[in-house]
Amino acid sequence: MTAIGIIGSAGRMGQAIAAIVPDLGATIAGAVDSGGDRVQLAHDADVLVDFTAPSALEANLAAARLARTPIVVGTTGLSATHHVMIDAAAEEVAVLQTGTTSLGVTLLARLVREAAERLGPEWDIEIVEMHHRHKVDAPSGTAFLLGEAAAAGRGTTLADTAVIGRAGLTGARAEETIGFSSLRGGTVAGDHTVFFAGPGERLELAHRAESREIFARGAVTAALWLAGKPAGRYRMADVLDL
Ligand SMILES: NC(=O)C1=CN([C@@H]2O[C@H](COP(=O)(O)OP(=O)(O)OC[C@H]3O[C@@H](n4cnc5c(N)ncnc54)[C@H](OP(=O)(O)O)[C@@H]3O)[C@@H](O)[C@H]2O)C=CC1
Ligand SMILES: O=C(O)C1=N[C@H](C(=O)O)C[C@H](O)C1
Repeated sequence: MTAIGIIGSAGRMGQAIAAIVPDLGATIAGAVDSGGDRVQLAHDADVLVDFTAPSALEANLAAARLARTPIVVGTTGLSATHHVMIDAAAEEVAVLQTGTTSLGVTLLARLVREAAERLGPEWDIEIVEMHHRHKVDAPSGTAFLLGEAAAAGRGTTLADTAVIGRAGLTGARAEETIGFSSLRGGTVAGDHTVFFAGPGERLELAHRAESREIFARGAVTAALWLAGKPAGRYRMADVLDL
């Protein structure tokens, strides 16, 4: 049986993952939060899952590298520097980084890429997301993932096109930009809509997570898939063969 080490165990996702592990035929090797011994955990586990905070990433990757234990990084709010750290770790150990572990969102990203590819630049792309009042990062990791899919469909990158929030005298919308808006409130598990606003018509591709359980189930599915994989950087689309 695959033994999963949970980093961020007392958090909302850590608790949801711990609850679902037995249902998916795995066991829990151990669990840590801030101050816990993640190197020992990495030695004890077949695979690690990290749902913590960006500031924890460096130490989490270091533990995975030391023990040569694959790691699923679900933490969001990552910067370009964090992605460089992930690339470096992936040269020595299997790392799956994803802004979402949802099957539905992973498929949505494909649809968004195709829509962006087929619709011309006169179709403006705007991404709106809503999450619970406790979420600390914005836009969500999923919004960025969907934005990257849209940008790839257009043959560009988010670095060149993203506009995050608007206020005041913004001027008219710049062509080929991809806009992001974030709403926070209540207990919303995760809603995302990608708008394609064209001349005289509008296409909306949306996903609604009804509970955190879907992310936990996806995280454990990803961990079971990643355990035993060779060094490299993987995505949720690899797990789901999408
Ligand atoms: N990819 C996906 O599908 C999903 C990703 N997420 C992301 O997962 C992350 C966690 O979300 P959520 O569970 O709601 O957040 P919570 O704030 O509920 O939990 C975060 C947990 O991480 C722990 N933690 C913080 N810093 C460290 C550290 N340096 N080392 C070890 N543990 C640490 C906290 O423990 P302590 O209190 O001791 O600091 C806490 O237990 C967020 O980035 C969120 O966006 C969430 C849902 C789905
Ligand atoms: O913090 C959350 O809760 C979630 N975070 C992820 C994100 O930033 O996209 C995934 C999911 O939407 C829930």
